[in-house]
Parts: sequence; structure tokens; C-alpha cells
Amino acid sequence: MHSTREYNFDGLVGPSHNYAGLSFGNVASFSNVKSASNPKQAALQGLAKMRALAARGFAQALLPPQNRPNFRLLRSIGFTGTDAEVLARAYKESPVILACAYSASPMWTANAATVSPSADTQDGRVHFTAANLNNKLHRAFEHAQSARSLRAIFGDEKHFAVHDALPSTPAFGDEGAANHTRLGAYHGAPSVELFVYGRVEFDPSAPSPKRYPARQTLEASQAVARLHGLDAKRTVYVQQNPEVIDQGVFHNDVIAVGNGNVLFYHEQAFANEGESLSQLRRAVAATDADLQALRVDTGQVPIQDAVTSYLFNSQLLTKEGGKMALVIPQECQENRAVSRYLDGLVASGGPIDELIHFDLRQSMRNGGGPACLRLRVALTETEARAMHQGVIMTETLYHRLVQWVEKHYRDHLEPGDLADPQLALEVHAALEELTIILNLPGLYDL
Ligand SMILES: NCCC[C@H](NC(=O)CCC(=O)O)C(=O)O
Repeated sequence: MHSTREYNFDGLVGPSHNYAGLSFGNVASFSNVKSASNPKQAALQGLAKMRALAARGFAQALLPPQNRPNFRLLRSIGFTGTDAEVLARAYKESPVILACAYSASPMWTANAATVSPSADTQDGRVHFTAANLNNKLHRAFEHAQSARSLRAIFGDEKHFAVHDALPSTPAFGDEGAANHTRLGAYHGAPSVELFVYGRVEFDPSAPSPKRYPARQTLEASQAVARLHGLDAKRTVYVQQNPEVIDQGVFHNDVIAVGNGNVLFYHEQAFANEGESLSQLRRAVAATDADLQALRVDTGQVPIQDAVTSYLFNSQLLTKEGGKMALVIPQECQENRAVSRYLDGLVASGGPIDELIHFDLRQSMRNGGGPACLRLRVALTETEARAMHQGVIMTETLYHRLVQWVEKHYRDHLEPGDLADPQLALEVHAALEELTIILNLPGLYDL
């Protein structure tokens, strides 16, 4: 039973990674708008994280980038002609929409889907629902390829069910696993699935943020739980604190992370902390596990520091022996309050006894930390064997992908470069080769 392992599927950063300021409510995205990006470095930073965690013995895999630019989007809104003409006209008339069509945002695979492992579902299969991400134009078209990629990897319907995204309308705003976490005794145990929503479409009296959008609705979370066949006794919905959404906490994974029986969270994370925690504690106790809440208070880490350092956008990974490592971005060490807090945390004798830090600056500048970059999929041994093996991170795959990045990626991309028709051809060539490397022919609708 304990043979179930949590695979982390990191997003391989695509060749068009750029800073377009497309995510209102995401402070990093907004403050780095139009600065030059380095797609090559971004991809190498992500690969270095995958390699290091795989080398440590954690189960590590990847999800491929998506084809860009999204010509279907550009043509559907009236940009016609050859591909080069479409790009030239879009750049002239609406550079921001061209940037949307070029966004490498699928790298943040925590938003690709919500995943329920087989131990939690009624039919005993692993369920995935692609997230519609309908709050942002540049992300609202990801779900089609996300579902396609997931089906290419988890195609065995005996073990896996991949659901299409929920209807793409504000009532069903769904941001995937970034607002979802599991709590239980161990990865293979039937566990509590915690859904954190930002607003309720059909209850105008529920609190909602004033400044920035709440991307996830309760209605969407409930729909995902239904599709996955979750047990109501092990499903908990809590509302995110609208006041922290207004301070830049655009997903729950910017303010809380759970693993095993541990919930690491900020005291301001939830609209009603006391009630949320007792609800969760009761549900977890019913699975015969004991919730261990690691609460960080505002005096230790103010919200602003949590947002700039991405302390809670860390990965909490169970090591052999049961202790946990916290995988953090290097920004946590550069922030005084946060690094002081972390020193105390690992010295405290609690469940977390190690920090593993990475330089993920390229992704961080768009508001994506270690946890944003990965989708967790807990798999039994049988399920792990049934998935496509070509995406599992190994030393060989790592070296092959580094070579591929070196060959195809630019090291400098500015807004004006998106008008260059050559860039579209480069992306296309890179992805064609990638389907061979990953042994996923037909992955894209090229
Ligand atoms: N989970 C982290 C997601 C980060 C992502 N940023 C972006 O899309 C920024 C893109 C840009 O501004 O170029 C978002 O906000 O959804």
C-alpha cells in the first residue's frame, strides 16, 4: 500500500517564455511587464530542479510545453492571411493579444489540472480535470492541449480518466491543483481533498476581493469533486481570504501547501481560519490521520514577504524515513524575515528538517515558484507502469533535453521579437523534435 509514490510533473518551459504583464492580480507578472526574458535560462533552471529532485530519489516527470503562437486564437479574432501576415497584423493592431497567443504560461503545471489519486475516487481510477483557466485570456486556451497531453501520458482508461475542462464561463472559473491539496496519512491512503475557492458565483453575500480577481469559484471546485467521484466525507471546501487575494495571493498555493498530514499555511490564508481548520481536522481524523498544522503568523512573515519570497509556493516532499524537505526558491533566502523563519523551522524538530533551494528566477519573475511549476500525481506501482514512460526524468533524458534547449532556444526575448516570423518557425521545429525525444508522436496538432 505504501508503494504509492507522488510523481511531480514539472512543466518544461517553452521556447517563447516572455514577460507580457498579462496576469492582473499577480504582482510579479505586472511588475516585470515588457522586460527582456531569457527562455533558454528559464528552461535550464526548470530542468535543473527536475534533475536534482530526481537524483534525490523523488519521483519526477515532466509535462511538455504547448505549441505557440496560438494561431487558432489569432485567426478566430480576425487576423487573416499567411502566418507571417497574421503575426505582423496582430503585432501592429494588438501586441498584447499577440503576447497572449505566445505565452509560455503552460509551464505552470499546477494550473494544468486537478488530480485525484485512485485511493480517493469512487471507481478506483486516477482522475484528472483540465483547468479552464478562464480568468485570463492568455491561459484560457491551455486546457485543450493540457487534456491532450494528459491523455497522451495517461491514456490507459483502465487506470486513468482525463476529463475535459469545465464550461469556460466565470461561474466555473477553475485554476486546477493550485487551489487543491490532499491531506492524509500517506500518499496511498484515502485522503481528504481540500478545495480552496476565491468566490461563490451564486451567493452574492459571500465575501470577495475588491481589487484583484478571485479566479476560482466554489461551483467549479464542487464540479471537479463530482467528476472525480470523491467521497463527500473526505472533501472539504474552504474560502480563501479575499483580503490576501487583494495583496497578490492569486492562488491558494501562494499562501499554503499541504503534504501527507502536514498543512503549512499562513494565518491569513483562509477567510475563516478557525472554522476552516476545525473542519479539515475533523475530516482528516476520520481517515485515521492526525492533521499537523504548521501555522505561520503575520508577525513572523508579513503577507508582503510571503508574496515576494514565495515561501508557501514551496514543494513539501516526504523523504524516506518520513521527514519532509521544503523545496524553496532562492528568493526565500534573500528575504530576512523569511530566512529567519526558515532557520527556526528546520531547527524546531518538527516534520520539516531540510530546505532545498533553487534558482528559478526566470519563472519567479512571472509569479511562478517551485510549486507552480509542478503537478502532483500520486500513483501506485501498477499505475506508474501504465503511464507513458518517456516523460519520466532520468539523467539521460535530462542531458538530451539540455542539448535540445541549447539548440532551439533563444537567450533573449523582448516584446518586439514576437513579431518576428522566424520565432514561430523556431518554436515549431523545437516541438517537432521534442515529440521524438519524449516518444510522443501526435502530441501536438501541428
Ligand atoms: N501558478 C503560477 C501562475 C503564474 C501565471 N503567470 C502568468 O501567466 C504571467 C504571464 C505574463 O505576464 O507574461 C499566472 O498568473 O497564472
